[in-house]
Amino acid sequence: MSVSALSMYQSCPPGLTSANGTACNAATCNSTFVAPDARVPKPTSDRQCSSCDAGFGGVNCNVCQSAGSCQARKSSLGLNTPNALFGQNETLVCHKQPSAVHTTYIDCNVNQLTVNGVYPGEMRMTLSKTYKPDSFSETGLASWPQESNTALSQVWLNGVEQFYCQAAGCSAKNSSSTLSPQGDPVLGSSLWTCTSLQCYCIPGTAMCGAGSLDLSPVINKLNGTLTMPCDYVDPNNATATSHCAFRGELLNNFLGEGGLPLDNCQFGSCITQSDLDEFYATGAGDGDAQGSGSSLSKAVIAGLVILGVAVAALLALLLFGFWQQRKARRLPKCAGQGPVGLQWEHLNYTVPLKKRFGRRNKKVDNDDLDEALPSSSSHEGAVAHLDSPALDHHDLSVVRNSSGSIQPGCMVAVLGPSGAGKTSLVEILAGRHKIGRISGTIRSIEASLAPETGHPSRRTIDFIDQEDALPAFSTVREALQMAADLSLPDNVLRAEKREIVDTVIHQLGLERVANKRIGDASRRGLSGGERRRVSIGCALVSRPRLLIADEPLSGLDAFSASRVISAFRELAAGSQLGSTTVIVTVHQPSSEIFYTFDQVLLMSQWSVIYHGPPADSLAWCERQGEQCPRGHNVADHLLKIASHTDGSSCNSGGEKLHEKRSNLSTVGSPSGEGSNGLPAENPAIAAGPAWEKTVGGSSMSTFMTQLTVLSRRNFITARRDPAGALAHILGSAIIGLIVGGCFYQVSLTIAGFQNRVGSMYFLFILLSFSALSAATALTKSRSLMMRERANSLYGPTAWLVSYVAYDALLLRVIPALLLSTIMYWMVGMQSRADYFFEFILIAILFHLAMALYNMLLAALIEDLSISILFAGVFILFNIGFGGFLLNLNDLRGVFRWLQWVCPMKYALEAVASHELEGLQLIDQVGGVSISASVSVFSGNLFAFKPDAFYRDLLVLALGFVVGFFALLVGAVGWRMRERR
Ligand SMILES: Nc1ncnc2c1ncn2[C@@H]1O[C@H](COP(=O)(O)OP(=O)(O)OP(=O)(O)O)[C@@H](O)[C@H]1O
Repeated sequence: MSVSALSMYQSCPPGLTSANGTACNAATCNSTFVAPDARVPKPTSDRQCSSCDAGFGGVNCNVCQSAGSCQARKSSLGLNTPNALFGQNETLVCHKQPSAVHTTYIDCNVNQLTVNGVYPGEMRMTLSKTYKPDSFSETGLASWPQESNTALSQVWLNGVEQFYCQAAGCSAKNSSSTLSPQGDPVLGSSLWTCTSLQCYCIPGTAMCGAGSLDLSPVINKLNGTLTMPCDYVDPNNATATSHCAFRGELLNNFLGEGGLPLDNCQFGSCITQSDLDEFYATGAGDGDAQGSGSSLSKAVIAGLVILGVAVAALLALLLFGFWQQRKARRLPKCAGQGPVGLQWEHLNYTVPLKKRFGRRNKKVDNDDLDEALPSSSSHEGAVAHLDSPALDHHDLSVVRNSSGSIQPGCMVAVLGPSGAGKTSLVEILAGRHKIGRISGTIRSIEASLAPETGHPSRRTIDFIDQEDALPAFSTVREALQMAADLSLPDNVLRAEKREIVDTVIHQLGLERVANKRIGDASRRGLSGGERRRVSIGCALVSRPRLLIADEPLSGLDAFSASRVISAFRELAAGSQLGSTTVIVTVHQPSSEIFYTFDQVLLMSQWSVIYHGPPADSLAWCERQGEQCPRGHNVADHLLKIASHTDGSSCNSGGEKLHEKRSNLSTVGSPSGEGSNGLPAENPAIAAGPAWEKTVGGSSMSTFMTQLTVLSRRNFITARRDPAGALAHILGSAIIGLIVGGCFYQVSLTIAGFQNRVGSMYFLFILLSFSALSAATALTKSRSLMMRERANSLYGPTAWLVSYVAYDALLLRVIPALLLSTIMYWMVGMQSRADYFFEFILIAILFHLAMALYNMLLAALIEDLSISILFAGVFILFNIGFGGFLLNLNDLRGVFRWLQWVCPMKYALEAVASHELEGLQLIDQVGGVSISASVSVFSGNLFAFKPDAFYRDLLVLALGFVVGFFALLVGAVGWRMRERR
């Protein structure tokens, strides 16, 4: 007798015997009570047993048929006689469900279109599942050296065994999903899962060599995990049959995710009534109660872990923020900080007129200047030490060798004709980032030595720009309140801030428009003059130690202008927060306004030609031989002189004028100063190592305050201008319905497969295009952010976090959620809750990744048209390398690598791994019915890995979303700062 190839077939299991030199390969017509040696083989000429033992059925007669058949058989065999071995009360019953209390036998019809087509005839599979061995002494059932938790199976074609399999390490769990077609009573199923599957193809049989297709290479290689789901049968229906499946990894690759589908299954096992009662009472037996809780999929766990880490990080950030805010609110108020004056020496500013190839337009900061330009050295000497600050014919000198000083608490006007260099000078003094080259030194002059409290109580400098940049959707009061919240320290109470805002509104005469929206060029709100006053108000509420205002009076009527000047005067005079040094550039001040200033600084053609009190200016005019006619506005006369000295007059008498300038620039030091312009009376001089850094330093408010204020403003904007959010949300719902309609309920044909794949592809392309709005939205908010950041109202991180949170929630998460949900159900994707939620998660992550990429572009590139161009190229790259258009397996060299930086590849692979899983196509090709598993060819078609969902999710979340966000933080910090 030949020995079986599988260890569990050494001694024949019930229903099998050895005949004709084969090992356990012959079916018997005996019941499970007959020992292997006594079994009679079915004649090979018969397709099936002409008669099984009474009460038993199936290919090899080991499936009991009715409740009493086991006991009847036992009695007929005389096993019921009371003796030492058999208990009197042990009645055997037939358990007709797939769950194994001891060993259960199953007999099914194999129903697989392709297999049945290739091997015509009656194909059946017999299976036995053993939870624990039967005890012969209790039941009289034949025993064999079977092991607990094992499974055996045989496949029969026309009554001839073709191949058989064994598996060990089996466990069972109940499941609510069934294999039966819809409409059948749903009773759930028993899922039997085993490890170490082994199969053996019997040589010479139709399936293993003798037929048209030899399956031996496949069958002999079957290994790994075996899963056998079987539906429970309706206990009220004696003739009911059910469905099962035989699934293994290799088998599924060959036949599709459904494995070998089995129908018309009957189950039967003889067990004692007491075992059955115990089984139903305790759920013992094959462990139907075991593992009834479904485990979470890896992807859900991964998503939860990522979400958990993100939420924990966010919470930690928030907690730290709250703690910092609380600490800042409790700090004692520091009242001792007085105004800050300025002293500057040999200040030069040049801008390149032409970009020089291969030479960076390096900005020389004051660190360099201090090293290269000791304050005692002459201007010419200094130039020689600097990184080419010297003028060449490509440079335009905008500020020339300017020196001067402004005492703390003074109110100074910078006068001069248009183009004289006023803006450039005050911007440099205010520490704004300039694109040209600056040389010279700037020092701050402290009015008093403030007691060291460890924290600043007032911001050093505030700068009012020549052009207004205000939040269009905020009201005047909201804008001022926001400026107060951000520019005053957290330890100033909210009520105090409100009081300051009210005072400023009153000072600037803005009561009438206090609750009016500011508006912008496309949505008119305030008039130009009103907007100007709001800009001034935003600076006034912060009560800085030095206020520099560039053309604050332009566009104002005389009355409004004098109101603004009075407000500046009040600021300079001081409040309980201390007084302020005010520097203002003005074009044509009225006489009244002119004399309000403590000092006037007159500029002509990029140099300061007069610096002194307004009252001394008349005498100075006389000294220049340009006496001011009686009744004339002195300011106008000064401007006339300044205008004469530039342009043509300069050309005609350049030498003389230069001499004049040299003399004039030291004229008129304010009282208390020495002739060198330095303060005479021991004020502290803080030598600023880098002026820009000193004055453009950190914000006064804490990160949490900045975040709250900015988020509130975003929320107000979204409420008052809902068009953007509505367009995204409604748009995605409508597009979802249209696309869902086009791909409605895809079928399982080849065309349906094309549509299923197409719908996924379409979804991600739609999301890519929808993410373009991230670039335009960021570009729109760019100028206001850069202006406010330059004024140190907040840091780039607070702005970015509030901006991304607003954009992500309203414009990415909700639309992606809507679009993918509508499409998922309309297209008819897998109706599994875990797959649905994972699909949505991938859609949201992809949308976020694309949006962050577009924001990154907009942050790096100021020109929107260029950002959109690059965004479009990236979409094209995604479409190409996503995996549906180009076959990624066929790409060569470096192009093959590109797929790893393509977010759409990961998104498509992740959703396809679920949506194509177990998909069995049934169609007609040239009149021939075909049935094919998508998994057989999807790997070749798309180069997608079927089990890559977990990896794809992590790459999308951590690589692209977190990665792009990190790059965006860097890009905003580096690129979204003002440079003039
Ligand atoms: N970055 C720059 N590139 C080219 N030219 C510049 C640059 N900055 C300033 N200038 C030039 O320097 C000169 C002085 O400019 P600035 O804006 O300082 O003058 P202004 O006195 O403030 O004029 P206005 O009163 O008209 O505002 C102008 O001719 C201006 O065109």
